[in-house]
Amino acid sequence: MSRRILILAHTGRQEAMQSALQAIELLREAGLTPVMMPHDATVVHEAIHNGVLSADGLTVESLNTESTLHDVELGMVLGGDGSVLRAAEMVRESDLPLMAVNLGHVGFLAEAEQADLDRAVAAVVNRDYLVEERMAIDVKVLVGTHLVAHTWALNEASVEKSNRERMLEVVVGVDDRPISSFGCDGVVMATPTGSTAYAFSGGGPIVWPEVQAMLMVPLSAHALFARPLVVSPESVISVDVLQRTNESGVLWCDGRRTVDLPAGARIEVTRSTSPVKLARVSMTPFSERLVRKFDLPTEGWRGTITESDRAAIEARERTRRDQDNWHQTLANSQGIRIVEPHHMAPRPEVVPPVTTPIPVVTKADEEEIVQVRRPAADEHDREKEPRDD
Ligand SMILES: NC(=O)c1ccc[n+]([C@@H]2O[C@H](COP(=O)([O-])OP(=O)(O)OC[C@H]3O[C@@H](n4cnc5c(N)ncnc54)[C@H](O)[C@@H]3O)[C@@H](O)[C@H]2O)c1
Ligand SMILES: Nc1ncnc2c1ncn2[C@@H]1O[C@H](COP(=O)(O)OP(=O)(O)OP(=O)(O)O)[C@@H](O)[C@H]1O
Repeated sequence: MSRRILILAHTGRQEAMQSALQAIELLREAGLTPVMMPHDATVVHEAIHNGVLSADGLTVESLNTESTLHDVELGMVLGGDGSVLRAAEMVRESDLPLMAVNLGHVGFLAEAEQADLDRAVAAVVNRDYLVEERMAIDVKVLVGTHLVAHTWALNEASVEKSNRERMLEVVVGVDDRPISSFGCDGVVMATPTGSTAYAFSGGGPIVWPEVQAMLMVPLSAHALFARPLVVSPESVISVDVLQRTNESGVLWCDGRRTVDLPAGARIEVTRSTSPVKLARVSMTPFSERLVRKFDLPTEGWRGTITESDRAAIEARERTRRDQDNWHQTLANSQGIRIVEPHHMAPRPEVVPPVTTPIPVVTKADEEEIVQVRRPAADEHDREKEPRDD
């Protein structure tokens, strides 16, 4: 039986689809069978047909009609972190390992960059990869004693306020003991994988992937004690949405799976029994990935590193200096400050939410409103007159 590889490409990105075609070709040449989700295959077919992608055609097996997830050996993801989270959701019912090639912005979960696509495919063909297990969490929503939702997450479960103008009142707990209650924008319950994502933005610690732990990070808590917590993977962590302000909340898992939380809802998080499997080609330490992806300064390090490591660090520092200089030149020349280095490229399929403009009230409008509200002089006198009844 031929070895099957599932190709999961970001179909909103031309580059990702073109790389998917390249990977498919290389796999076929090596005698492997590429498989695609029917929807993804249709999009790629249409893009070829419309001349958006350059290829003679697309020869892949269709998942669920010609093969199932259980017939597939590995999933290759061509996209950014969002694509990995999407792929993990799609293959959740199986224990298929995923190997990601970064065609997104950050690509923290990716194993290879676009330039290494050939090498990544060769590693798949030669079975030259290791499978790393990433802890996932099991997420339950209870209203009273009724289980209203049951889901999971690779990065995090975030309990957030639904009304932007109100705080969410919560009490957080560990192992059926209350820890603290406060008003906040939300609470993030994350895995070590998610520690570099939303939890990181909330001031949580970075946890190395091989550590087994769960994090609880309050977001903008109006409280003197609102420190991030790191708890045992055997614990049950919980957030109760308090009824005292009658504010509802919303639960998001990996920014993909969501459920509304009425006041009084309880969210319980435990370690999942099914981890997510990520296939790794290079054994680059997590420290190095962290430094590279977050572009951390490491000048002055005197530890034991090889000459090639040192050359790579120096090259990275040179690039950073060039970029800094370039940003400075741009900033000086145009009087602007660059604030979003990772998201300068426009994102496909992102439609800004519809907003209603806030009416601007001018001084003249205000005076007019006061005039309308002020009772006319005779009305005022009439109000003062004693009433017959
Ligand atoms: N304020 C925040 O930081 C914030 C807010 C909402 C969601 N998120 C994150 O976005 C994730 C969904 O990702 P998406 O790509 O679909 O949405 P997206 O396109 O809005 O991207 C969110 C950002 O988070 C990064 N990211 C995702 N997982 C990561 C990880 N494990 N380590 C480091 N960075 C990571 C992505 O690279 C991207 O830059 C959620 O799981 C959540 O962690 C972050
Ligand atoms: N094939 C697809 N079809 C539709 N949407 C997709 C597809 N693949 C990914 N997405 C969605 O597109 C969004 C952006 O995904 P992508 O993987 O490019 O992440 P990114 O945010 O651009 O990169 P990074 O996460 O590395 O910064 C995510 O919400 C993801 O779920």
